[in-house]
Amino acid sequence: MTTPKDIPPIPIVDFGAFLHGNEEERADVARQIDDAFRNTGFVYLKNHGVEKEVVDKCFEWSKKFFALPMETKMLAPHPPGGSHHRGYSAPGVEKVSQHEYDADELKKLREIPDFKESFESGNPTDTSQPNIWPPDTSLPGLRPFLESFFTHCKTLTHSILSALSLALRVPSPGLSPTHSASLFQLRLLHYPAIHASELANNQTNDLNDDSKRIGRARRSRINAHSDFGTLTLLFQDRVGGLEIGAPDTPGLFRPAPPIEGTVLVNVGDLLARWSNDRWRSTVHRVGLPPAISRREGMVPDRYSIPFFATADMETVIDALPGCWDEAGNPKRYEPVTAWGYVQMRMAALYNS
Ligand SMILES: O=C(O)CCC(=O)C(=O)O
Ligand SMILES: [Fe+2]
Repeated sequence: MTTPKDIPPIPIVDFGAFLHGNEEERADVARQIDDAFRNTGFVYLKNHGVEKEVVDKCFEWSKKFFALPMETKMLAPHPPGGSHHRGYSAPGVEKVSQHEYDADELKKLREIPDFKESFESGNPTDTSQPNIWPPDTSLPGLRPFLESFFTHCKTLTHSILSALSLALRVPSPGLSPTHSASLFQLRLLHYPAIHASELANNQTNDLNDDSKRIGRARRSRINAHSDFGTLTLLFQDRVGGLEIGAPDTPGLFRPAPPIEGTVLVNVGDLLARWSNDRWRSTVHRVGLPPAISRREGMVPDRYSIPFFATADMETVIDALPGCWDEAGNPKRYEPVTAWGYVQMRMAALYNS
């Protein structure tokens, strides 16, 4: 029987060797990321160039923001529907879903709400989805900090895209020009403290049966889902509870614990498709941290900071070079624009 131990571990790659290394070192890092994306779809990057102090500061801002009274947070409300993905969402509003577009199925999924609140911001200069900020007086300094953190994440994303372009030998200028950042999204996430008995258990691997995992618990932190863009960067605090699915055994998960000084990077559905499934978009979820047993009482607050990247809306997603050939590995998907694809996924996220 497959057990969580059989799921390949997520490798830790020294990205400093790509950012500052010679040609050979850069090629080696690109190969390691390629391997990780082929095996698990996830990689930890250390020496990624976003200073620890900056990441710590972002967590501090996040804590300050979520500690504001609900009425203040609601001064920057996420608009209803999924087309303007900015601003504050109170606990219970968003429900992630895994390839689930059927209205009845979505309704069922929403009966066990994710217990989290979030604040989304995007490219400060983007006019298609303008940012929604609380008034400056509510939390002076939040906006300039998050705008600068967005830039750090954007820069790192472009460096990773360069590494991926190198791995696949995508002709110059590579993948970067398809990611002008208008659809990038910086998310602050807060999972409030909750009694362990109320939280869906991550520690049982109930094959194909989320209802057993959830048991009598009424809450999940974030249910199993895959990300729908190209790349996600994830900074997590020390609490833990994130798990990634086994590539070939649905329902089987292993922990993706926080590792000091690293950023966790994963492939989203659009990139998996673009790579003709060379790279995996792996399901992941957040529940009870491994160190906490159900009887133990309270599970502490958890904060995480994902940054979602996707390709510009007009980009045609057609199998990348190095990911297909006429002989044994034909293209598996019809070309689609990034915009068409994102719209389909966003519509499933919100009640509209
Ligand atoms: O909070 C986490 O660690 C994961 C968040 C996540 O997977 C998401 O927002 O898509
Ligand atoms: Fe995710």
